[in-house]
Amino acid sequence: MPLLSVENLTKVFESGIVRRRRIVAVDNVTFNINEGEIVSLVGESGSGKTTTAKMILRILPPTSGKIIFEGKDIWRDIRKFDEVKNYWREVHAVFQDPYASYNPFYPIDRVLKQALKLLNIDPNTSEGKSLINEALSYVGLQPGEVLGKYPHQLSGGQRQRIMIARCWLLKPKLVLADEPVSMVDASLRGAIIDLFIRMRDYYKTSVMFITHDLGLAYYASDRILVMYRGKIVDEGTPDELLKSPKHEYTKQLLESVPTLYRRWTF
Ligand SMILES: Nc1ncnc2c1ncn2[C@@H]1O[C@H](COP(=O)(O)OP(=O)(O)OP(=O)(O)O)[C@@H](O)[C@H]1O
Repeated sequence: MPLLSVENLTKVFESGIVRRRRIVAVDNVTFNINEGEIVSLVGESGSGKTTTAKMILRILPPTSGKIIFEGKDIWRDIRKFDEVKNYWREVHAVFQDPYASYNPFYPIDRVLKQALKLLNIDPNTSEGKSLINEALSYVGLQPGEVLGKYPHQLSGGQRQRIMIARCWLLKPKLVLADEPVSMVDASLRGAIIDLFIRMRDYYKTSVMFITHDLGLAYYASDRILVMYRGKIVDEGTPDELLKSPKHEYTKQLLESVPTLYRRWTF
């Protein structure tokens, strides 16, 4: 059984009172993610990637279709606050702009302490403190260099690493990473993507990268889904897509292939 099954998922946005406007943001999308698999959802801006991710995260209800996680229909079977909270421990998001994920009025320690509280571990005990230190060392940060600092006192790369440290503490079964390195310096991108790959290797975490960057998808994924105007138009391993793209849009994306290796080899 796959970890996540998305079945005929559709999201229609309607706006306007006199003249109704319908936008079919996600159009009958079906795919699976297996345990320990890294899947990238690749597409241009407006193709429906983030809308798909929000429905999987259970923050935006679908118009129709189903999302099954570990056998449960997340919009039908997960309803109580505690069940939703549990779901967010299992399915965790890392967003594009880590700055937006922090409260600017609190030191960054807070996001790590909150993760421990979700696990019912007191962050002020020696167990809590050593877990925070372990998480920071996992992402290559020295506790002394970041703890007690406010978000604006850290670099974009450090903020993103702390979000991954939070993920490491929670050890979710699925991480949804929406443009996780688009705000990070090119020299750090590979290192940050490798942290997700290591989580997959050590803990069998499944990862879904949501990106417009085929280079990232090619470098990091077991499987790539190509999304175009709300539909999945192509699917395969990176090499399958490279060798035999089916859809015209995938072919266009692949025209950037000469740069793939250069950008993601380091
Ligand atoms: N809340 C909303 N109300 C109305 N339309 C929306 C809403 N959210 C998204 N859309 C529309 O749905 C379509 C898909 O948007 P979505 O954000 O999912 O695309 P995306 O592929 O993630 O793009 P990007 O890479 O720019 O984030 C777009 O046409 C967008 O304008």
